[in-house]
Amino acid sequence: MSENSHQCVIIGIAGASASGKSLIASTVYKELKEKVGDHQIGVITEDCYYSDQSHLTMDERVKTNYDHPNALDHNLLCDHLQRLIEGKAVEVPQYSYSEHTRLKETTPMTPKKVIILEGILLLTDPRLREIMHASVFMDTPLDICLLRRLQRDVAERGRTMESVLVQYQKTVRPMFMQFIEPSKQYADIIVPRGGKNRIAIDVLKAHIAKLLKS
Ligand SMILES: Nc1ncnc2c1ncn2[C@@H]1O[C@H](COP(=O)(O)OP(=O)(O)O)[C@@H](O)[C@H]1O
Ligand SMILES: Nc1ccn([C@@H]2O[C@H](COP(=O)(O)O)[C@@H](O)[C@H]2O)c(=O)n1
Repeated sequence: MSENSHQCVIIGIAGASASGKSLIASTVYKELKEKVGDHQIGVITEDCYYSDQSHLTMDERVKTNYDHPNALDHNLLCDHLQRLIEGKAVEVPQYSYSEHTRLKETTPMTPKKVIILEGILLLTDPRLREIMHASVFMDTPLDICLLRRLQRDVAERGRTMESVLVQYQKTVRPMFMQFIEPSKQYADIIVPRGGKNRIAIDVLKAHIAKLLKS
């Protein structure tokens, strides 16, 4: 890195639930790690910053609208990103989808040259948009997202098929229309088809490499 190069490049990846954000983030992470060094790149998932709900009963937690910006603690996320930019380590919260709240454990994160941020509502927050050096919107068709979410949430997040479908109609789709889809206008790169789009992965890797040098 030259003296003027960015000390910490932050790339945001937004889009609908199950649009492929995690997949593309982990692919770029794995492939860039070899170039910038194992300890110089990290991924932060917005989901880790869902608000703590340990003070609520399980019945109350189930009723939360997890697709509304108010469900997330973006203050803490912004604070953590600012600390990482300043070269300080942070403790990233761990989140349980089955308990609908934070775990007691946290994951330590040291400052990085590259941070890939991924989450549904990232581009709705002007503070996060300001902090990002580039942003991506995963533009996967909603019917494909629903199919993938159904499979993933039943297999990995302790959901029943019925609960996924009820939640989808009640909050996931309406909040996508109200908040997530309109935030697409703020993205620098729109990625069609999902997390395996090879050209999009290569474009992102090349752009990050350029930012690190500029
Ligand atoms: N292009 C793709 N082709 C096939 N499966 C995909 C593709 N993109 C994502 N998936 C799968 O769809 C599911 C949801 O993707 P994920 O990356 O977890 O979405 P998100 O992080 O946006 O919620 C995962 O099981 C993932 O492996
Ligand atoms: N307790 C929770 C918290 C979040 N969700 C859903 O997760 C989705 C966001 O995560 P992705 O990995 O799918 O982007 C979001 O659509 C929430 O509905 C949940 O079901 N329960």
